[in-house]
Amino acid sequence: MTTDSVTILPPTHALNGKVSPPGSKSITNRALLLAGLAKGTSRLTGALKSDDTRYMAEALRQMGVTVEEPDATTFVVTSSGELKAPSAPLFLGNAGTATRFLTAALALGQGRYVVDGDEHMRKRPIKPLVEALKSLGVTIESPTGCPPVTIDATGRFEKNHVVIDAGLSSQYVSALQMAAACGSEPFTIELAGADIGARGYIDLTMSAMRAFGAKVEQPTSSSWVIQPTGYTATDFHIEPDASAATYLWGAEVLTKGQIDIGTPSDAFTQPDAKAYDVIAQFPNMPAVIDGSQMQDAIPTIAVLAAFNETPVRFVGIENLRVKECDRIRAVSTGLNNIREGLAKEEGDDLLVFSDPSLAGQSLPAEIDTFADHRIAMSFALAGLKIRDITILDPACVGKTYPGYWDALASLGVEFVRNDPK
Ligand SMILES: O=C(O)C1=C[C@@H](OP(=O)(O)O)[C@@H](O)[C@H](O)C1
Ligand SMILES: C=C(OP(=O)(O)O)C(=O)O
Repeated sequence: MTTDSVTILPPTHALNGKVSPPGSKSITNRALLLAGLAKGTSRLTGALKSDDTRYMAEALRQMGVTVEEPDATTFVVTSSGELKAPSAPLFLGNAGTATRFLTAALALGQGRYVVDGDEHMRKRPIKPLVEALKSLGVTIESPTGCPPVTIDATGRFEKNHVVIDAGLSSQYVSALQMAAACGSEPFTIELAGADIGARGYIDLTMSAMRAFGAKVEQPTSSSWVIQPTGYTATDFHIEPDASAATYLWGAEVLTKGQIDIGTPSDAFTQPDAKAYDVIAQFPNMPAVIDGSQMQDAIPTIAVLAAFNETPVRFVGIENLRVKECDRIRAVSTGLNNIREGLAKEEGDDLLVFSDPSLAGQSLPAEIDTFADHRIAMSFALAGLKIRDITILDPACVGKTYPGYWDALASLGVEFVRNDPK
């Protein structure tokens, strides 16, 4: 969709049908990196093809890895096992996974690597990871504490133990874990500071690493030991994206429909699948929802909360402020734009003052998506119940779910595409 904005026409029927969410972004970007670090050919099926995974694939190509795309959901990765220093900076858009994962992996490369992103990524913190790598003797700089990051790698870490504060992003731990298997001795990662939100992403990392032949253990709740096995090329199937599934679960409960997404909620291994249990309680979702272990699902649930029978307070969501945009601010701005007083920020909590009578009203609102796919996709749900909701920059869904608007259309949702002014 290349239009500037899209106005959703609330369907007059329940949304029924079959829609499969695309492959998991988190797992695809882990698998692409691990395949790039493994000598030989790996076939990744069920993969996501979107902005975030294209940036990762393109970066690997720039470093001498062959990445073929025989069909819409497959990557075939052939690598020497080394990521050669590229002749130009690696541009990773706003892909947090690609940016953080590559930063650590390239610290074990040879030569100069520059990891950079777009203006949004250049505001997302990477300093704790850069400091951790510095403590391992790596020559690495990120003058702003955000990308760009310049790494002058010598192929080794000088120490076999690192302490990392992952309060801002669990991706720092995942990045160090995946890199560490390419080191020359057993390596220990120890957590400092606040606990990590979304520990489930660390589990995803460990299971992807094991699939590519690595040995990683978690001796305590805050430490991991990785053996220097390197990676073995393998064929790997990627499950559908649980965060993408949350919009379909949301559309189902809001319209009292039945959407078959092809995967039972308990078959996902990604943390956001936990959102199903909360969404299934709609319109009686709990008064307090802890978002720490399902962060990317919070915009979805927060928009649903506007139609809940009773208000909802979201807690444990402070690092939503450092995602693609400040999501606490973006969600409260969007909801208040629909109806003043619908949401409120209290410190880092988000309060949504539910109002089931919103459904069926015409409340013209232009939703600023702040270039954030999840803001666009979750506010589209409000448009299923309220007339005249317009989503600005609808193409931003391409970060993780390029087929989103087509998926809604396939369920019978109609849109007015507003031409660029
Ligand atoms: O490891 C991952 O795949 C991810 C971890 C989470 O980020 P943080 O660790 O920065 O919270 C999540 O929000 C992101 O979409 C994907
Ligand atoms: C936070 C997200 O992405 P990332 O950190 O991978 O850019 C997301 O997809 O919601």
